[in-house]
Amino acid sequence: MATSSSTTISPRRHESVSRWRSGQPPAFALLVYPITLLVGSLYSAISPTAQSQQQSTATRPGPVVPINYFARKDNIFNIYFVKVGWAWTTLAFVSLLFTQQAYTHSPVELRAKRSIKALLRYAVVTCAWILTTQWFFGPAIIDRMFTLSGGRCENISILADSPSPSSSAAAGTAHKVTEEIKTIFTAVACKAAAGHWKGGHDVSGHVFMLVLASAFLAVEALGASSEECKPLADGAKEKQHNINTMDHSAVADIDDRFKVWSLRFVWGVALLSWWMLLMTAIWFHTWLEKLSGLLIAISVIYITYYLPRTLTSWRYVIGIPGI
Ligand SMILES: CCCCCCCC/C=C\CCCCCCCC(=O)SCCNC(=O)CCNC(=O)[C@H](O)C(C)(C)COP(=O)(O)O
Ligand SMILES: Nc1ncnc2c1ncn2[C@@H]1O[C@H](COP(=O)(O)O)[C@@H](OP(=O)(O)O)[C@H]1O
Repeated sequence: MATSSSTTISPRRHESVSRWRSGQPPAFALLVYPITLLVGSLYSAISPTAQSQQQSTATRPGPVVPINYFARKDNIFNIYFVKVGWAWTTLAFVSLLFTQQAYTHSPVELRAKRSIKALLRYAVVTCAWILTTQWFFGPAIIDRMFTLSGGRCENISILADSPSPSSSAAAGTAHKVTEEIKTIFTAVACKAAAGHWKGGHDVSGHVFMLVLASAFLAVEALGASSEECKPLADGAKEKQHNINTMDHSAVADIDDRFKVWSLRFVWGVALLSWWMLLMTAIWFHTWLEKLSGLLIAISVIYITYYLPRTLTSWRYVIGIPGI
């Protein structure tokens, strides 16, 4: 027997639905990331293909030919998408700014306010990306975490190739230089010197960047295309129909096409990021290294998009997408 309680929506569910409508995904939506990492790690633990890949990496010396295309570091998506991932993220974000109603068809003051706040959010996530993976007043945060946890650059070819010192003073200097190089090296510099980045906690830069980029684009796209921005859009369309001139409807048509294609592009970048995250979860790193990459990215997303919902002073500065 159907009861009225089965058809009424609870206040919590109602709040959650209206949050989605206004372009603000609830915090539980972020669960998609730990679930993805969990599924990937489980698959790598139980799949015979992933198992044999790990065994050959551990037992055979030298480079191993990967069994799966996505287990190759030189796979086309890794080289042209992830390795230049922030450029794709920036391009996708800029396309939102130039095409979505929230930024193009609202009253001038509102448009300026929304655009500046969106740029500020971009600045926050970009700074987080730079500090974590590229430069933190020297080596990036993930490189510093690696060396602080006991990691170092081993088997550096430039040191092995250097002539053996003849005097004890030269030996002392060479030893000092070796130690300095071992401690100040970044992962990139270590690999460039054909060394092995070994021994420490190697936070996954891929997990960090892919989670940060996809969550950033998803929340920005939901906000920019939310219901709250739509009444203006519908109003603008109606006005254009009323004017009924060929020129105006042609312009509106082009606008609409850019709007749709920009959203497709943004969701495409976000989805490909999610797919590469799954591939990283299956083929690379230990689960703890993936977890630490995830935690840093989720903290940045929380500070940029969830904290402003409760902290008014922060919301005043950074805003909320689509509002
Ligand atoms: C009113 C406010 C105005 C704000 C204006 C914004 C201010 C932002 C602050 C500074 C600006 C910096 C410039 C931003 C550059 C944007 C363009 C680019 O992104 S070009 C760089 C392309 N490179 C990448 O995308 C590299 C991505 N790859 C990585 O980060 C790493 O390879 C990895 C972390 C994915 C993996 O590491 P690996 O060691 O395994 O390779
Ligand atoms: N999804 C993926 N596809 C291909 N290679 C990946 C990958 N995820 C991680 N890697 C590779 O695994 C290594 C560690 O990545 P990270 O620490 O950024 O997570 C990097 O190797 P290289 O630095 O030799 O290219 C990176 O390219």
